[in-house]
Amino acid sequence: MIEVAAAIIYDETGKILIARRREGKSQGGLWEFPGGKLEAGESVQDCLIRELQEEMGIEIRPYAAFGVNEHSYGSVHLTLIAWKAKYVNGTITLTDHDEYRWVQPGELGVYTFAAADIPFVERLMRND
Ligand SMILES: Nc1nc2c([nH]c(=O)n2[C@H]2C[C@H](O)[C@@H](COP(=O)(O)OP(=O)(O)OP(=O)(O)O)O2)c(=O)[nH]1
Repeated sequence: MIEVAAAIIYDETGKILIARRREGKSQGGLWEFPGGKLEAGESVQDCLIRELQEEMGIEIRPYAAFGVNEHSYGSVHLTLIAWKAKYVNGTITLTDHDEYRWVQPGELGVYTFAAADIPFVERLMRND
């Protein structure tokens, strides 16, 4: 079982940052909320701050838990833990992703997300 943290990052206009996983990675070609695997002893907030700095070169501030979703990709069991966060500063530089977009919550349905994210996408689109 792996624990993965995902950040739903808002800019000052209410748009959310989504990113597409590079081909060759697990779930390659699919969109996600950026984040990554929790390290031993690390809080979800600290993991997200670290991952966004490493993966995209930006500073974020996680501010509220959003939800937890369990999903299995074949034999890989994943617990995806989502937090809402605010974009603070930095220019996005991609390493693990090949594209990113800032989108209105209502536009999320246009993108094909990793299966584990779909309950989060549906909630965000309904604005729950
Ligand atoms: N960060 C993130 N990962 C997600 C999301 N949805 C989802 O299924 N995942 C999966 C994809 C990966 O299997 C795992 C996250 O691993 P990771 O982003 O740290 O990837 P990694 O480079 O360490 O691992 P890998 O691709 O080499 O297997 O969780 C999501 O919204 N955000």
